[in-house]
Amino acid sequence: MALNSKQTGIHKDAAPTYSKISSASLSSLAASSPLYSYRSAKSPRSSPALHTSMSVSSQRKPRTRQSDHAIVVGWLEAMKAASPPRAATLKGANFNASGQSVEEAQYVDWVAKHPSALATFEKMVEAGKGKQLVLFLDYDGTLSPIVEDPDRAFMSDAMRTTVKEVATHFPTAIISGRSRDKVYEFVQLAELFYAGSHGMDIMGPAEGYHGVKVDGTRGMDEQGNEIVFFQPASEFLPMMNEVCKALEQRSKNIQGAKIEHNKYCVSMHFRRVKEENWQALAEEVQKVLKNYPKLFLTQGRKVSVHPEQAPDVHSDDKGIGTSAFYCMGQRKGCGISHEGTRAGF
Ligand SMILES: O=P(O)(O)OC[C@H]1O[C@H](O[C@H]2O[C@H](CO)[C@@H](O)[C@H](O)[C@H]2O)[C@H](O)[C@@H](O)[C@@H]1O
Repeated sequence: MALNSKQTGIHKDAAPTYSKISSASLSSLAASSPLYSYRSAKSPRSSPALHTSMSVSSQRKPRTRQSDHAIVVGWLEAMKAASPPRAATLKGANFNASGQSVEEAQYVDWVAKHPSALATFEKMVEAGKGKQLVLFLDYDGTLSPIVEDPDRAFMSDAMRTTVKEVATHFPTAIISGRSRDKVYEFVQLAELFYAGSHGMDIMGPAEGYHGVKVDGTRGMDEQGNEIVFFQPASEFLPMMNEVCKALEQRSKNIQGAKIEHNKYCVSMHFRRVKEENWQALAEEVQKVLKNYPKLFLTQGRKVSVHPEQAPDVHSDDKGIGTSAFYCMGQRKGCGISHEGTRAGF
């Protein structure tokens, strides 16, 4: 379904098409090592998805009735599956006829379905001809390395310079599960579009950029730049504040548990929690979640869904990058998604 600007919060005036952009600028993006550098950190094989995130949800898909225990076990299994293979797992692995472990085969299959944008660069250039290209970037694990403390996931100056340069050629957006403010604090580039809280908090420069604008409320950011923002889930903020407090209370005795308030979603970080305590923590999260039927829980790389008032973001296993294309009304382009440098044609 193609979405209109009311649904997405973003619209296009007269954005440049590929023909107006030199292919040299695309090549320089490909050659730009900083954008490439954290690719492996987010692949399903090497990226531990050690957080769980709660977002506001639409009620369109009724939850299946499961016992709390079954729900918690399901989360834990999904988190473990998204974590790096451990020696113990590999030791007991089953191998197929080609001598590949099941996990290895799954990885190869995943890579085939999500080709590297750099390895298929010529195809990307070809596919982009005559089209407007919009660049969507994830933050964690793409622009910054994955680190233990989410508050210290800093972007290097080299990366900032590269993104700034790329943004002179294409409208560029950063989409993250984090709060928009936090991503902006890390990135500090006023010319970009930012979609925080998995797209529930979108902001862009008031005058637009490369003909792309955000439809929404005009305002000023903390640096005094004129901006337009679109916050379709703003009425849920009091609920998210309440949930954050409840989670803090429930997890305070579990060493290593960390809550991150991402404005319209909340992340519970498991990374520093001993694995033997994961179940206890997941049970505490489930106790809180039960009181909020409008909230939806995702693990690791899953894209969250939104309240009925919010944009109908396309959510599938291809991740945020794909959703971003839908957000732009299916004007397909070159995407560097949260899975790393992956092509979208
Ligand atoms: O959906 P995303 O934009 O990919 O955001 C997912 C989460 O990213 C951040 O957590 C991840 O990076 C942290 C810093 O490197 C790391 O400590 C954590 O284990 C990772 O899961 C962010 O802190 C979360 O709020 C996001 O939900």
